[in-house]
Amino acid sequence: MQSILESIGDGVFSVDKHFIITSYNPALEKITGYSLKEALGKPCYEIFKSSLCQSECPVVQVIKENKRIFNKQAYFIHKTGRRIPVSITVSPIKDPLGRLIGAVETVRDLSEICILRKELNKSYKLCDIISKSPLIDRIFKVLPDIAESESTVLITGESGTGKDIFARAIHDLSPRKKGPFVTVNCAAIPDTLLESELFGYKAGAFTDAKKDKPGRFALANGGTLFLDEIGEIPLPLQAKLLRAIETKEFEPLGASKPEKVDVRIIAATNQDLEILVKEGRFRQDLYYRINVVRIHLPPLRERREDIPLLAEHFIKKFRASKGKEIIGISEDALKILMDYDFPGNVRELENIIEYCFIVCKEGLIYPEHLPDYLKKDTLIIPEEKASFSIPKTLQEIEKEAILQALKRNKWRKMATCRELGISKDTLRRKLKKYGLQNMGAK
Ligand SMILES: Nc1ncnc2c1ncn2[C@@H]1O[C@H](COP(=O)(O)OP(=O)(O)OP(=O)(O)O)[C@@H](O)[C@H]1O
Repeated sequence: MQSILESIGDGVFSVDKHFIITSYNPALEKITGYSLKEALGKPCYEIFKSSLCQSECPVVQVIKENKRIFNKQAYFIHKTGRRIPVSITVSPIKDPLGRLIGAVETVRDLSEICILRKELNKSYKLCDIISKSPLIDRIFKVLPDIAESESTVLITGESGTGKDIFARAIHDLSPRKKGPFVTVNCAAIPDTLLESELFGYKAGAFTDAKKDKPGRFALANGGTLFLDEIGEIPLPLQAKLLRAIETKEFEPLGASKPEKVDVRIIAATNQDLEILVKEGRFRQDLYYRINVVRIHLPPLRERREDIPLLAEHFIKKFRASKGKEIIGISEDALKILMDYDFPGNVRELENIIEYCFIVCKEGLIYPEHLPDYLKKDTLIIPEEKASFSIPKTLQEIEKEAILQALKRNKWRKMATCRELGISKDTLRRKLKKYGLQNMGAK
């Protein structure tokens, strides 16, 4: 018996009816820091200083009730003052006549399990951003310092990678957090309206201008102005934007003098601005002015470790908003997501989970609840198959042509427009018409 007690990894000790330690194995020396010599003959509460000693001592319960206690979680205080999480099991000891003479307790050190559990449950969260990718962690580490500074920030990354929530996080972590956070999606506003949207206008500036209308620059005063899809700003307006950023002054349409403004600029783009500069479609001076601090968000396919985490996050989000008891995703369904390339990035994953909430009733999300295009690539219809398929309406053909062009151009709207030979406004209208706004592109 002695050899067994000396060789096992769990701690084992026994006490008599007065809680005096009568045996104590070597594993316990490691767990508590007290040697056999120090422990023997002492009351157990002096050596273990367990979280249970004062209120619900399991040895007292065992002696009183004469039955075993299994795997009770507690912590001991190590000789050095460290808290050691443990799981304990206590059994009564009886003499040959069946009379209770004490108790034996086995102790399992849970320190390593607790560290692993903490690691697994680590929230990987900054503001509303969820990620466990080392690539994003590098950004998390510098984001508070970037936020603290007043520098202009340029966030780059494919559509749906999270540029918007990173911009918001920078604002929320900055000294301007109590001020407004104003977004302008430069691609969503027709070119002709963008100037008045940014800088506002004065009554009488044009026929319909009945009264003054403040622009987004003025609305963002004291806060942050987020210029999303900045690559879409037409060239003539780029010069005015540059002047507003540099001088912190702007002129509303029809105004006779400039207005002062205190805004911090964050810009974002899913285009390669350097190429646009080379092609003469983006002013070099404006590019240098906004490219002071650069944050590049990698596409989801380059941080696949985020897929399960984000899927769970969106399941929680939709469970709360849609009130459906969907508790998670099955391994098979997750495997399909892990194998998919997500051209629409995190937004596409969010849309997929939202779709699953329509199809799945409750419990786990299984492969049959996922959209079909994930299981077989139905998005692109091979030409030979398409030519034998049932005749389609013109509208269906147009929708397919747009989808294919978007996919070929990695959901970049400008490139798609160029390939299809249509304007930005036309593409926007058609995406809306066919309900495709959320398919990878806004
Ligand atoms: N790391 C993340 N954690 C939690 N939610 C995320 C994360 N990244 C993106 N999202 C969510 O995904 C969706 C798309 O993100 P967002 O709008 O920020 O992308 P974007 O890069 O700005 O897209 P676009 O270029 O099309 O404007 C949003 O609902 C956002 O909240």
